[in-house]
Formats: sequence, structure tokens, C-alpha cells
Amino acid sequence: MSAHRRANRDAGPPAQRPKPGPPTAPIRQVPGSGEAASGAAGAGRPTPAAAKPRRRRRRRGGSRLPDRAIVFVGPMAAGKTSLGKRVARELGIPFVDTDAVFVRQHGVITEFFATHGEAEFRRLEADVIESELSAPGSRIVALGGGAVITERTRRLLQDHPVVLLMTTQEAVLRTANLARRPLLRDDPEAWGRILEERRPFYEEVADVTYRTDRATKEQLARRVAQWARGYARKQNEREQ
Ligand SMILES: Nc1ncnc2c1ncn2[C@@H]1O[C@H](COP(=O)(O)OP(=O)(O)O)[C@@H](O)[C@H]1O
Ligand SMILES: O=C(O)C1=C[C@@H](OP(=O)(O)O)[C@@H](O)[C@H](O)C1
Ligand SMILES: [Mg+2]
Repeated sequence: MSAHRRANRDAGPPAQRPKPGPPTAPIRQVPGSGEAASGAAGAGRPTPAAAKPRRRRRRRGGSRLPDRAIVFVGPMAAGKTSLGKRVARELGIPFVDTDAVFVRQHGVITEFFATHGEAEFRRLEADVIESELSAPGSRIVALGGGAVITERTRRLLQDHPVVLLMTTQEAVLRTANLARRPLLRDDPEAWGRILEERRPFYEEVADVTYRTDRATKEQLARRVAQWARGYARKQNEREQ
């Protein structure tokens, strides 16, 4: 079993194509908690304010974070955008949401779907993602939920640390703004069906999985940030 499969123990069957690159050491997934257990996530960790100066020192050292985009994937309304922003803040690095870039370039997504259809959306979405992933340097990049169905995008993700966020339909229907999501607004219950269609793709690209319905955003932001630092450490060890 590959390292990233071990990290995805609660996310379903093994990927057909193991993803190369770090992490190389096992990163256990705590069953049911959705947290990577490679570090002491949660208890005893510094407050964000206290942690800030230390993060800055680490960043100047230049070796504490992956030197490329850390990518968030997962089903609609799992928390990619909101958690991605928080993790970027926690790590002191930029955040990019590829849906927001799409909107700046092509207009509102619901309207784009209505006028041009999903296939054209996917083509342009993949262009946006390719352009964002090609930029060097540490960044968090949140994708739209359907981005992984495009093979070109999945191929690009092989070269990036990928965090999969998972949740449940019940949690999504409770919290999400469905009007902004063209695939859900007329049929919210489609969420579960769409997830099952895409699940193999999510599992193929993911290095680690977190459940966003079982912990607060604050807890998750710290845990994912910790995981990203561990990923970079292993990457550096491999390169030395
Ligand atoms: N633990 C959590 N992590 C992330 N988002 C959460 C969490 N709990 C509730 N939410 C809410 O779920 C919604 C997720 O929306 P969003 O971040 O846009 O998801 P996505 O980008 O995956 O579609 C937001 O309204 C967010 O406030
Ligand atoms: O899952 C999908 O097909 C989509 C998800 C959306 O992003 P979020 O996952 O951020 O809601 C957005 O890209 C578009 O509405 C299509
Ligand atoms: Mg989003």
C-alpha cells in the first residue's frame, strides 16, 4: 500500500495508480476523527497569535513548506474555500481559489453553466487550474468540486501535495449556500450521487483526507497546516 493510501484509510478502496512523491513515511488517519495523526494535532498547540513570529522565522529558513501549491480538492461545499483560506493564513502563504479566478475571467459560474454548458466550463476551469498550478512558491490553491473529473488536472496534481476534504450530504444541506452551485440548486440531493461518481478521482489524487463535518474550522486549519509542514520536511529529507 502506498503512503498516500495509508493516509486515506477511511476514504475507500486503494487507488489504481499510486501517486509518486512524499509523504514517504506512514501518516496515519485516525479513524472517525478525520485527522492525520503524524503530529500532536490539537492539544497543547500554540495559539495563532503566539505562533505567528515562529512561523515567520520558519518561512525565512525556506525549508518548512512545500515550494509549490498545496491543493484542496473534495465535493461541493466540503469546505475547500473556507478552510483553504484559514490554512493559508495559518501558514502565512497566499491563497487562491480557482473558482474565484474563473469568475474574474469568465463571469458568474451559475450563469456560465446556463449559457455555455458544463463541458465548456470544464475546459476553461482546467485552463485556470493549469495556470495557477504552474506558478512557483508555497501557496494554497482550492479547486472547484468537479475539477478532478478532468484528466489533465489529475495529471497535474501528481506533482502537488493534495488535501482531500470530505463531508456528508447532511452537513452540506445544513450549512451550504446551494444557490451558488448550479449542479445542486435544483436538486440538492444530487450531492451524494455526484460524490459517488467522483470518489475514485478524489482518492486517486489525494495525499491525505480530512472530514470537515467532525471538527471545527479552527481545529482543522491547525491540523492541515501541521500536515503541510510534515510533508515539506519529508520532501526535504528525500532531496538531501
Ligand atoms: N469544519 C468546517 N470546515 C470547513 N467549512 C465548514 C466547516 N463547518 C462548516 N463549514 C461551512 O461549510 C461551507 C463550506 O463552503 P465552502 O468553503 O465554499 O466549500 P467548498 O469550497 O468546498 O465548496 C461554508 O459555509 C463553511 O462555513
Ligand atoms: O462540483 C462541481 O462540479 C462544482 C463545484 C463548484 O465549486 P465548489 O466545490 O467550491 O462549490 C464550482 O466549481 C462549480 O459550481 C461546479
Ligand atoms: Mg469553493
